Amino acid sequence: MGTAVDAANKETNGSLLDEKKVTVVFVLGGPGSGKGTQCANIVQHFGFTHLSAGDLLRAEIKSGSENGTMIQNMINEGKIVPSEVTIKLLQRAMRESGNNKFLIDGFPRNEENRAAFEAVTKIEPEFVLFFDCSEEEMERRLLSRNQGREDDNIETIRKRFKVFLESSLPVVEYYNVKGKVRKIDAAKPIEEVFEAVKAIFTSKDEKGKTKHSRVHWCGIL
Ligand SMILES: Nc1ncnc2c1ncn2[C@@H]1O[C@H](COP(=O)(O)OP(=O)(O)OP(=O)(O)O)[C@@H](O)[C@H]1O
Ligand SMILES: Nc1ccn([C@H]2C[C@H](O)[C@@H](COP(=O)(O)O)O2)c(=O)n1
Repeated sequence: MGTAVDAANKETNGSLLDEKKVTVVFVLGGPGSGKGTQCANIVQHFGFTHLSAGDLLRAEIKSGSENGTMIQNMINEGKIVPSEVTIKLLQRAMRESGNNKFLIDGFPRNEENRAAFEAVTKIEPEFVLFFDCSEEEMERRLLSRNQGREDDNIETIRKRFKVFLESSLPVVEYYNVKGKVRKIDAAKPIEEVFEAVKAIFTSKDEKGKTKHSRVHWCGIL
């Protein structure tokens, strides 16, 4: 049986967007920390294309794809869909966007996502925007989100929190060791959070590269 990397390479015939310089920012944080809300603001101000892995998976279910039932079951259990599926959707969306600057929201969610994405696309993120928020606040937000998401019920929310702590935070830590994590206090009001986000997107070093520094954990850890 082939790996996620084999399958995605077969689909795209090699690495993604070969000739273009592609900038990727991963947007991570617990369920309900405000990733999608802030990505919409970043798109307006900084010209990125926002790709939410969760939205792409939900669209795949709606499209009647052969993977739809499997994806639906995994989402209802708060589990992470195999990388092969999610990376194909991300690659397709990246190609179709015509852009070369991407906010990839809710991905990589675990070590398998991370390693497979880097192996397939050869893309390293410019940095990782990490929204730090307490579980109590995230739970409050999810329970009042009101977007008709089947997984916004208390039972699934608790499963999503567990997967976030066990599988997604280690990915954040992986990038933290590389000095790539930019942590935001996401418990503040939306406008204040965006002020902090803007400061990160406009902060450059003397070579014009976005500045990175290691962060020290607090909040949920
Ligand atoms: N800073 C904030 N303060 C209060 N409410 C917020 C804040 N940011 C987002 N919200 C609200 O919280 C809910 C969850 O936000 P959002 O959908 O952006 O989170 P998310 O991290 O993308 O969640 P998920 O990972 O589940 O998709 C939404 O109803 C949103 O309006
Ligand atoms: N990389 C990903 C991202 C999302 N999913 C699944 C599992 C999540 O609970 C669900 C909803 O994601 P969200 O919209 O909250 O970011 O989608 C996944 O399997 N892999």
